[in-house]
Amino acid sequence: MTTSDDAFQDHYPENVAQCYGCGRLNEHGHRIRTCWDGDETVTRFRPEPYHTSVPGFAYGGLIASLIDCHSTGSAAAAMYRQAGRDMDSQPPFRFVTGSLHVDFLKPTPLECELELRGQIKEIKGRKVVVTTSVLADGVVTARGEVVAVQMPDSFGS
Ligand SMILES: CCCCCCCC(=O)SCCNC(=O)CCNC(=O)[C@H](O)C(C)(C)COP(=O)(O)OP(=O)(O)OC[C@H]1O[C@@H](n2cnc3c(N)ncnc32)[C@H](O)[C@@H]1OP(=O)(O)O
Repeated sequence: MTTSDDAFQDHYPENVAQCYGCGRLNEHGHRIRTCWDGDETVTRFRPEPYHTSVPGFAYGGLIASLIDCHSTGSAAAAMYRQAGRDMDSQPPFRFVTGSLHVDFLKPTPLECELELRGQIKEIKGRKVVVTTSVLADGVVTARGEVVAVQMPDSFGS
């Protein structure tokens, strides 16, 4: 049963909950948590001092990985929503990244909570396209677009 305090990632099956960006079981990872806010999806994340690029600013790879996992989580949630299903119902929708595009618009400050806001641009078959903005103190510093694809049973083989 999904409650309003749940994050999408709380419902990932254990066998896919180790992801560096979003796996709740990865103690070394970002462990992001994403929720609906109306038709948008929201993740809040506070960078650590070791996420530095230029002193005072966040590393671009961090920003990209936040956009990546925020967007794949949003894709899964959108698919459940479209199907009218609870996120812990079976069989699970699991999405991996087919494509990740990021535009870095401004330096992203390190010492502030970041807000990622996602919009579902397209759902087509096994594919969901998500656009995600990164905001620092309300200013958009990066924008990304992710093509998320439902993980095939043959993944990795
Ligand atoms: C599950 C919880 C973990 C969370 C994951 C977090 C994010 C990650 O880091 S995932 C790891 C990084 N990603 C990967 O390793 C993925 C590696 N790639 C693959 O496995 C495959 O190429 C995969 C699954 C993306 C697509 O392959 P396949 O399932 O054969 O897709 P396919 O049937 O060809 O295409 C489906 C749709 O997706 C589109 N698509 C597939 N790949 C891409 C791509 N690279 N760029 C744009 N569109 C793509 C296709 O055009 C097609 O769209 P349409 O229906 O409009 O024609």
